[in-house]
Amino acid sequence: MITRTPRLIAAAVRLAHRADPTALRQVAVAELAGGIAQAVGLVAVNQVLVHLLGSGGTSEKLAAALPAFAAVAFAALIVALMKSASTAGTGQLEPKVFRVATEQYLQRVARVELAAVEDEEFHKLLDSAQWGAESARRMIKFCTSVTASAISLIAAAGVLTVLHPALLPLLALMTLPSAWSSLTIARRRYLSFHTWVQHARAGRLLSTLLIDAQAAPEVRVHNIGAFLLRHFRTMAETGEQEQTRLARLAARTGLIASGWTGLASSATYATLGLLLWSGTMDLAVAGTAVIAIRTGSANLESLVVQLNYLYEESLFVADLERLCKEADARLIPETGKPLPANPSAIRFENVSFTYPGVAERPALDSVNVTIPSGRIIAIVGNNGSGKSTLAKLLCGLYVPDSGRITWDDVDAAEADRAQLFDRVAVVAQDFYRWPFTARINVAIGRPDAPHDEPLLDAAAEYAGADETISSLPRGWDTLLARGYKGGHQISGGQWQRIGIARARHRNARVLVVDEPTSALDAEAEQRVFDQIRRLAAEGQTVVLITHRLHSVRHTDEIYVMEQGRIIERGTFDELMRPQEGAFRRMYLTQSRQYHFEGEESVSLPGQPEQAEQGAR
Ligand SMILES: Nc1ncnc2c1ncn2[C@@H]1O[C@H](COP(=O)(O)OP(=O)(O)OP(=O)(O)O)[C@@H](O)[C@H]1O
Repeated sequence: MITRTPRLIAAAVRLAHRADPTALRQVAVAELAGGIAQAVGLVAVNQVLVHLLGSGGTSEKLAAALPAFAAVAFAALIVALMKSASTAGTGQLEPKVFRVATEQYLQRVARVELAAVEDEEFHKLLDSAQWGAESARRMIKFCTSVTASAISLIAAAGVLTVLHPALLPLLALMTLPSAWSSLTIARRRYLSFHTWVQHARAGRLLSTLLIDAQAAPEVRVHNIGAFLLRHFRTMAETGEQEQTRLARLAARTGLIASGWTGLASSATYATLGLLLWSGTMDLAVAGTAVIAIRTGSANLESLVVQLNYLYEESLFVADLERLCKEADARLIPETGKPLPANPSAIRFENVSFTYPGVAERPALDSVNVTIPSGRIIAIVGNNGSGKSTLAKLLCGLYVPDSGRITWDDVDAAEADRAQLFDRVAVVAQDFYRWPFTARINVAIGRPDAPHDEPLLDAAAEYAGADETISSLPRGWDTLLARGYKGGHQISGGQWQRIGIARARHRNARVLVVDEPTSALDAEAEQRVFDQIRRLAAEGQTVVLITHRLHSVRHTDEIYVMEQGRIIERGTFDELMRPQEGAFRRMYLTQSRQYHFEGEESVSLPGQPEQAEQGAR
């Protein structure tokens, strides 16, 4: 701890300097001046005692001690004023340091690769590092206290050394046991926190599920409340056991330390008595020595306690620093080759990809796909076959493990990622429902562009969200977050229209739509597919991922995926022609569900009317 402390204080000072240099200077000056005043006060106390315990009449002795008395009072006044100036400065610094430390990691975490966010180890670090910002805030107070105690201690130790050199080591001896005990307890607490951090997170998750508005209907209808509570209690009880274990250990360590402190104090006072008895020290000096020992040991005790707190907090700040370092290593690169503005095609060439930490088969396995500009490409396949993964790689959210994705001749892995993100718009299956107004929910597709009303209206109309917007109590300015004042809840399908409007508003070269109509009514669904077709006619490239196979009839090419591989590709007619194709099998299975009694059975290309009937 002793070797780390200067580094810790330096880190806290650097943070504080970034947050508010003026307040930092105020605290530093106040602490230094307060410490000096305290030393002067102690020397003045010695003078008072020398005069009072010297020879002569009481009134003479009092008169002689008067200037020293005045010095004690003046020093006390300065100490009080400086303490108050330091408290004001620290209070000003603390919230600013918290903000700077929080921004420091939030800024980075928002820019790391998606793979890092999903990485279990990175998340664990994120969990514990989040405490770091609060710890950095608290460190300011402890740093101030440590500095104050250290200066006071130096003053007391200086006075003691002048009085008698043997007293200083005895003072240190008195405080060492409590230093050892505090450090041991802090270290144990920190290690326990790290071992239990995931457990505590899971416990918090259970308790938030019980009050979560989205989970509320199921919690009631399926009577999940009791189940969640039971697990919450079990987890909390395990946590309590750990706390009890720590408390027992702390009590034992504290008791051992108190024993040693008692022995050291006895030795100190015995030495003082011996010095007095042998006549080596006179009474006035012994009186000052007692005061200096008491002040010094109080300062040393406080120094140790504050250092210990500082150390404990610094472990969390160190986690925060580790997180920032780790995030820096996993940041999305900010430079790269420029991407062609209008590529003639985007190609997946033998692309393989496995999610980090997943040992089983790859999510994409030697995938070859060509997406010509201005065409609609459909990706179909069973659940878990890799469609969404392919879309995420196309958007630049992951980088292939092998193979490459090219925009004409530029490898996307080497391209300027900001440009790549700029070129794509996504309606993901699990697109985010921002707890903001309807306006922001659409405009956030281009967060830096001005919120131009006609453009927003056009995007809403495109997605069929215009009716939803006009039916909202405050139109575009309705807050789409239930549970807040003025908040409003819209249906899943209405959200989906908002999501499509957002992607439309983004107006990117490539539009990736992942199951865009799953929550839409039949008419809205038809309208979305018509709009998508119109977009392609206007030159926009569309990648359509869907399970609604009738909607891919008019796409330019269909890729069929199975277990991360492309198993078929071709136009609708080409894929329906062979008797044993996977697409044909899926299509017929789906179309049979729409077959009603008395209707002719579904037929194949070459008999278009009946096939249409079946698909409908
Ligand atoms: N973030 C992730 N981390 C780890 N594995 C994932 C992740 N996302 C998907 N997978 C796995 O990758 C495989 C492909 O998933 P993907 O979401 O691409 O399938 P999909 O074809 O889009 O499925 P669906 O039709 O159900 O949407 C699955 O085995 C899935 O479990």
